[in-house]
Amino acid sequence: MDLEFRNLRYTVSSPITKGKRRDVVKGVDGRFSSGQLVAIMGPSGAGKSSLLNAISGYRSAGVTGELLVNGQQRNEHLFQRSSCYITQEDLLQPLLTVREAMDVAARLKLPKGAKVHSEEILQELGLLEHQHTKTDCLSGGQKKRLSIALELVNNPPVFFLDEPTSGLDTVTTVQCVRLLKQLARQGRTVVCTIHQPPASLLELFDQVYVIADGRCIYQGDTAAMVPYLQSVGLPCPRHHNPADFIIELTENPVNIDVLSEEIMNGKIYKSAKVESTAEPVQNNLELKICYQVEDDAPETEIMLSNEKCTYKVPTYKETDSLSSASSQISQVNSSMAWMKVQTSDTCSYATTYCEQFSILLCRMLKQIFRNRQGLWIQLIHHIMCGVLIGICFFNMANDGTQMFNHLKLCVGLVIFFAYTQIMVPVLVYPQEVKLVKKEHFNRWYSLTPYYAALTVSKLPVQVTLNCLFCTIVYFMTGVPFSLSRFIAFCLIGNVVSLVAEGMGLAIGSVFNVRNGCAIGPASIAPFLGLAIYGFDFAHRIPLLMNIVMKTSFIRCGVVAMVLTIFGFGRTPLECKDVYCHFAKPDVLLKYLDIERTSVWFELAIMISIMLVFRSLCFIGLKWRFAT
Ligand SMILES: Nc1ncnc2c1ncn2[C@@H]1O[C@H](COP(=O)(O)OP(=O)(O)OP(=O)(O)O)[C@@H](O)[C@H]1O
Repeated sequence: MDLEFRNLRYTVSSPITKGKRRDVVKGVDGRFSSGQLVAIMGPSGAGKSSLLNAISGYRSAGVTGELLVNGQQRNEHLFQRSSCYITQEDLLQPLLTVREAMDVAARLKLPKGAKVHSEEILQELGLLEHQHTKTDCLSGGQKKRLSIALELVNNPPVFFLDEPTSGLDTVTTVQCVRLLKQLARQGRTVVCTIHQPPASLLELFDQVYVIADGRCIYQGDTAAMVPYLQSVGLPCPRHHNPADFIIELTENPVNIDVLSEEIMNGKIYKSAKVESTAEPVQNNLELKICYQVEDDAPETEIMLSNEKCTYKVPTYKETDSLSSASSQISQVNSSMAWMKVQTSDTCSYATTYCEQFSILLCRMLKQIFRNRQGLWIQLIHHIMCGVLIGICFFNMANDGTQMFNHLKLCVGLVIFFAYTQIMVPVLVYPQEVKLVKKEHFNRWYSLTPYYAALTVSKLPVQVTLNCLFCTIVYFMTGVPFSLSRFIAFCLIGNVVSLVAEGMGLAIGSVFNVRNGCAIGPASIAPFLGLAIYGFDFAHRIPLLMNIVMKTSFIRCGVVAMVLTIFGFGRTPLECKDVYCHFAKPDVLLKYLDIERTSVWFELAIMISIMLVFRSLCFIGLKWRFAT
């Protein structure tokens, strides 16, 4: 697939600049051909990742310009099925082995009955011997290769990689780039951003696209870069790495202007053979380069058609670049013949929504149950808190003199469920969103089955732990046993925890909260405030305020708790004093002004609030993925 972009612009506006818009990529042109390994280079902050995101479609908000595939306007959905994007961060599903991750990818990305080549891919990428290793135990290079392997499962013809070599040592970097070259040689278009590669690495790329200050300052064959710089009067010194040199040139804004004008912001392609231009350009050097490769000569002399250069650049034989430096990555002529590049002519997913749901649910459950440490911590947390609350209010539930302690217990229980469940998604979910965005963008699955699986997968552990906590508290505090009361007690605990979790997910899906510790309690605080104010029933409150207070799920939870403990035909409490005003449960309910509501009504309000939060989370994810 040949990719082309014209007048591509990426504009951002940030709240810091008070909504002022800024062009990060400034109307650049360019084209990347199939079978080529392309490097997008440039100084830090030049706009490399922004350009890659815009070309790949990974970012669409603020992007304008024409994007073409094989000379035709591209259909974004179809293009996404034919391309894949590998992020700079190694986003892999934790707690799965390499083989399991491959199997999940194959089940999601290939239609039923299609031949799966997981083993061959792992073999080719040198991961077969690590197939039973968990993904979080892999080295940086292995993680990068696994990220590529997962996308190779359905063999897309276009690969986008954001800084695939970042964090890798020299040897692993070379291995990684050789692998990419191997993929390109099979007919794929492989485009990656790279940060100032050494000369030996630069030579492995077929094409280079250099960007500085959002503008294209060079586009063309790698071998044509040095002559191009020479042609504009900026000769690369002898023995100087051309990649370093061109980036050093960008320190001077005048050089950026000169180079960008010369290359017409990407309209011109500098070829090592014959130069071609999208639009005819006058006064442009016609570059023709011929190599004189000598076995023993470390350098190549470059000849221009209209002048002879005197400087030399190091030579790397084409065959060398694909050969054996790595024992882990096999030869280009090896068994990868089966890996025919596939194009997709359908926008739909490879599997049905039902299949996606069941595959994702299995994956999530497996990850939850493998997280032994997390499960133990949660179990101990629930038992410890249950026992501590039980000790504080031990056998108090039937004491008619302890009205305020009864209310404290109810508020305490609801706060426990709320805080326990809101913190985890606020802190952890933003990281998962990045991974899901990558998988969703690469058309592994749709958002709906993912979200359904996410909701269902958490239930077994959450419900079990909540019920365990409720049982401990219920029996230690001495609430008189009745099956319906006990069921309602557990139900309220679970619903409050689901509302809080929904709230945490909604926050985590929209914001990449760095200081999540603060935002969790902060988000609960208004609800708590409303709950406390809502209990000042001594005087009647206006209708509007009453409605606002009803939106406090903590208040609903506390009311439902009180109604459960003191309702369900509760007999009068014991009175050890001369007179106990609140010994009769009805008096307490009347005093709190909650005798006209019911547990089921409060539960219904909480379920509605939960649905609102969960819908917000879904909309938040959709919005994040669409931009
Ligand atoms: N969403 C955004 N909001 C505000 N500024 C942005 C946004 N995205 C990118 N930028 C800015 O655009 C510029 C280019 O960013 P980009 O990440 O593309 O650079 P880069 O060339 O990939 O840098 P590096 O090599 O350091 O990763 C930077 O100045 C960055 O701050």
